[in-house]
Amino acid sequence: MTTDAARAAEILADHRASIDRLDAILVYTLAERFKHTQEVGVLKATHDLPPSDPAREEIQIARLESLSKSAGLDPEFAKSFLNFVIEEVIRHHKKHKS
Ligand SMILES: C=C(O[C@@H]1C=C(C(=O)O)C=C[C@H]1O)C(=O)O
Repeated sequence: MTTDAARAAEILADHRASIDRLDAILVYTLAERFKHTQEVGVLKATHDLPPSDPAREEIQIARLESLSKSAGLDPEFAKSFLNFVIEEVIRHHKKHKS
């Protein structure tokens, strides 16, 4: 391997180590989020509240849009990611109800 190629391999390995650490943070963060939403699901089922709350979601989307802009993340991506997560949460809440 040339010195350049060896250096590139080193940089690639460093980036991948960071990516692996961040993926672990994402997984643990999501798991923590789902623990709270599961508790919310139990509360909603107990008190006969609807599984979804579109007004709350609207506030969250607006907040995430602003956070994404300051973080340098594509706000559209952040929005579809949050919607994807919320969809799963609501699916869980509906299960609590049945
Ligand atoms: C967790 C809740 O239930 C649903 C899921 C949400 C979420 O995952 O952030 C937000 C609103 C609700 O549609 C809630 O009402 O707070």
